[in-house]
Parts: sequence; C-alpha cells; structure tokens
Amino acid sequence: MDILALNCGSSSVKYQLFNWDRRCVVAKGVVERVTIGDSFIVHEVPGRDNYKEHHECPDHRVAIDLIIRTLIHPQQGVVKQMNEISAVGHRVVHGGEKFTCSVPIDATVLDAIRSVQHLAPLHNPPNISGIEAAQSVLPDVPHIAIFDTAFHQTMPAHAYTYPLPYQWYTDYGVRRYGFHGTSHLYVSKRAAIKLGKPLSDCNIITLHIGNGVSHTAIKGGRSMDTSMGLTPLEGAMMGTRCGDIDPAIPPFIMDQEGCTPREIDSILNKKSGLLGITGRFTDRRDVIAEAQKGDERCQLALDVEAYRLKKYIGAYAAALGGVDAVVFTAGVGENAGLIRQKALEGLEFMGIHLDVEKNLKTFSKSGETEITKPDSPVKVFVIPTNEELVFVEDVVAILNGSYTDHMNFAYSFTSPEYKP
Ligand SMILES: Nc1ncnc2c1ncn2[C@@H]1O[C@H](COP(=O)(O)OP(=O)(O)O)[C@@H](O)[C@H]1O
Ligand SMILES: CC(=O)OP(=O)(O)O
Ligand SMILES: [Mg+2]
Repeated sequence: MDILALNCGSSSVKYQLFNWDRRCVVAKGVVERVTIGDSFIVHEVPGRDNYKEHHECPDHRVAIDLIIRTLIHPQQGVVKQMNEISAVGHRVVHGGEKFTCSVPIDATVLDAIRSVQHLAPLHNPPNISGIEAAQSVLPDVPHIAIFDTAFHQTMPAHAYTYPLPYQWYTDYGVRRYGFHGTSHLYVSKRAAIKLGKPLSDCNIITLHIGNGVSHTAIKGGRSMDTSMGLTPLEGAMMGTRCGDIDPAIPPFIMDQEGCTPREIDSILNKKSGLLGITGRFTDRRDVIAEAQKGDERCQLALDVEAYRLKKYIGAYAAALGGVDAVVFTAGVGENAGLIRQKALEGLEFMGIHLDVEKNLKTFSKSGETEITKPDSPVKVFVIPTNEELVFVEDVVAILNGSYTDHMNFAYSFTSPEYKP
C-alpha cells in the first residue's frame, strides 16, 4: 500500500510516498521557495542520485502538479500510474475546535476547513489548493486531513484562554489553538526514546523553527502550552511574521499611516519578522551570510530571534516545573547551529551545558544528535522532524479502522526497529 503525504507549508511543499507494507519511503522531496521565486524540486529516491529541477512555482497548485509529474516520470518517477497510490494524507494547518483528530475529507470537511481559512491566511488556502489539486488527479482514493491544531487540543484552559472579553471565545472561537502539532508530537516522542524514559515521565520543550516558528511545552506527551495562538502569527519571531508584539501597535500604525485592518494584517504576516527587520531577507541562510559580512540589520534580526527563543525556553521550563530535554527541529532548528548557540548562551544556570563544537557541526543530515555535553543535566537534541510520517500513520490507522485519536495511536516510529 503506497500512501502519499503532502505537506503544504507557507513557502514549501514537502511530500513522501511511503510504502506501508515494507515500512519504507519510496520517494520523498520538497519543492522549495514556492511563491518566493527561483523555486525548484529536489526529488529523492533511495539508491538513486537526487534529482533537481528548477521550475517556477508562483502558487502551491503548480508545485503539486510538479510533484505529481515527477512521481510518474519515466526516468525520475517511482510509479507507473497515479492509481498505484492508495490514499493521500494532507496537512491542514487550522482545524479550529472542530477537528481534534485526523478525518477523511468530504465536501462537509472541506467546507469546514474553508470556514476557518481566515485564521491561517498563509496556510489553509495552500492546503485547500493542495487537496483540490490532488483530488482532481486521484479522484477515487481516500484523502485524509491531518491538522496542525489537533495535538494542542490537550492544552488546559488557563493556557488557551486569552485575557479578553469571554464572549469573543464563545461567539467567535477566539482562543489559542497552536500549530505544527504533528512535528511537536513526532520530535517529543523521539526525544523520550533518546532520553531512555517513558514519555509519560518527560518534560520536553520542542522548538520548531522553520519559516513558521512555534515552541511547545510538553508534559507526559501532552501539549500544555504552545507559542502560536488563534492564528500562526503569535509567539516567536518568524521569516515574515512578527510573533509577540504589543497589541496597541496595529491601531497606532493604522492611525499614523491610514491603513485598513486587512493591510495591517498583511504587513504583520508577510512583511514583518526577519524580513521586517532586515528589509531584505526571510531565509536565515541569507541573514546569517549578510550578518557575517557586517550587515547590522541582519545581525540585529539574528539577535532578536535568538533572544526571543531564549525567553520561551525559560518560560516553558517554568510552566513545566523543570525540563528534561530541549529539542530543536525544522529547517532552521536542524541546520542553524549559530542560532541554537545564541539561544542557549547563558542557560548553564538551568542545567544546559552546550557542546559548542558539536553543535556547530550538527545539521539535518547528522540525524538525531545530542548537542549538550555528556554530563549536562538538561539534554538538548537536534531531531529532524518527520511530519509526513505522522500523516502516513494516521492515514493507515483510519483506513484499517484502528484509529482511536491523534494522541494514542501506536506510532511505529516509536518502535525499536524504526530507523529515523
Ligand atoms: N543551512 C541552513 N542554515 C540556516 N537556515 C536554514 C538552513 N537550511 C534551511 N534553513 C532555513 O529553513 C527554512 C525552511 O524551514 P522549513 O522547516 O522547511 O520551513 P517551512 O516548512 O515553514 O516551509 C528556510 O527559510 C531557511 O531559513
Ligand atoms: C503553521 C506554520 O507556521 O506552518 P509553516 O511553518 O509550515 O509555515
Ligand atoms: Mg513546515
């Protein structure tokens, strides 16, 4: 049984074709720089050289078409016809309070996903395009939605309630939801294995730092707090999103510059964060390279990002009442040793003793790596995330009728045989 997992992020579409019977990846890849320009696909098939093709992807639909064309290509492809694929698992970023677990997609589910798309304007629209594009190519197979928000539905009311008029929650669902749930779920389960303790005994802080950035405080495998809120705009500073700011700033700027709520929302989502401070870059590779050449605004952007990361580590250690491990994951978390080092500097008082040299040598391709010194009371791990594998596991469980809920399904990536 081959399952296709599609993960439409704000600037990339990742995919995995997974053979469940052999528990192996048949092909995986990513279309990067979607909507940014200079987009390209990198297609990996075990045992073959990677295939790279430049192809402009001004939107996510073009990216899905490119993926499908590559999967069935006579040379680069891995399947003869699309109907060899049994089911598709789709990442859906915002599920509101309606979706606490993964579900098969029908017209009602698609309408419900559309009804919350204003809460994730950079994400649900590409997620929906991905679903529609895949449904048109594969009309006869089940399509399953896996929600970023589902994992965080365990947050207690004191963590998800805003200090705002309570009717905004009851009337409009204004509360904190949290995102990147499949990533936080995956890396926390892998971290418990690295700690050699049952997840039920672990306090873990997971830092997902990609284009979007979110942090989660996880106690006994359950999300107790997370940095993103009603929308993926709250929390950490991101590529183009501001994260936590004084809520008085938007009306102040609207008065000063005469802009509309929609315009200010677009600036906070698309022109802030690293792009806002540097004026030029969202990609941390560019920001780091320019800072090293002496660009002060790029240096400032890195300083702000690292300082805010450190504040969340401190806050979540307090929220959890102590911490066993801190995990860095996603594009930046896995690859930017410099940002990890700056975020962890000065945290020896709470038992974090970084192995500076090892940290700077650790990248995604290093695999799961401990970057603290052997005697560090609190461990720090770099754990490459695998959101797509969580999608595949949920799809299979739903297809074979064993799915109970998003938290309790017996994920095979926690078994001793699993090789990340
Ligand atoms: N070697 C690297 N050094 C620093 N940052 C990197 C590196 N490789 C990737 N990144 C960062 O990872 C980001 C993408 O992360 P990813 O998790 O794939 O994002 P998303 O899923 O949100 O599209 C890029 O914008 C880039 O800033
Ligand atoms: C929710 C979110 O920010 O997702 P991404 O990191 O893929 O942009
Ligand atoms: Mg992502």
